[in-house]
Amino acid sequence: MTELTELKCEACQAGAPKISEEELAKLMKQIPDWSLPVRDGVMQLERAYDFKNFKLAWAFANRVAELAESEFHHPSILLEWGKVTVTWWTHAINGLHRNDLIMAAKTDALLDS
Ligand SMILES: C[C@H](O)[C@H](O)[C@H]1CNC2=NC(N)=NC(=O)C2=N1
Repeated sequence: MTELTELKCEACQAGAPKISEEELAKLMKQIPDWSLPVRDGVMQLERAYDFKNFKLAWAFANRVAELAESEFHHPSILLEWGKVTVTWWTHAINGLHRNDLIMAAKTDALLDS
């Protein structure tokens, strides 16, 4: 199975298909620390990262923002003292696209780099 971190986001327009339950279940195995909240009927991918202080959390939030811009696919980023909560979903389809799983895996990979 191709690693999500090796994939690139595809341009995503309204009308693009949401990820299937089957593919979601398969790919979630690569991002086990992420949860799947549903907010206002929109399924999202979410993970909270803990840090020793605000400055380290802030630096990580900046790297997530850089990553998002590089792929032109953008998350919600909540920056708090010692914590960053990242939430991915695809606005254009009000749900999850494979792009969101790719970006979640790439977000995790920032911790190793
Ligand atoms: C205009 C529209 O916002 C852009 O095409 C891109 C930007 N980044 C995006 N990010 C996310 N998460 N979903 C989108 O639908 C999306 N669309």
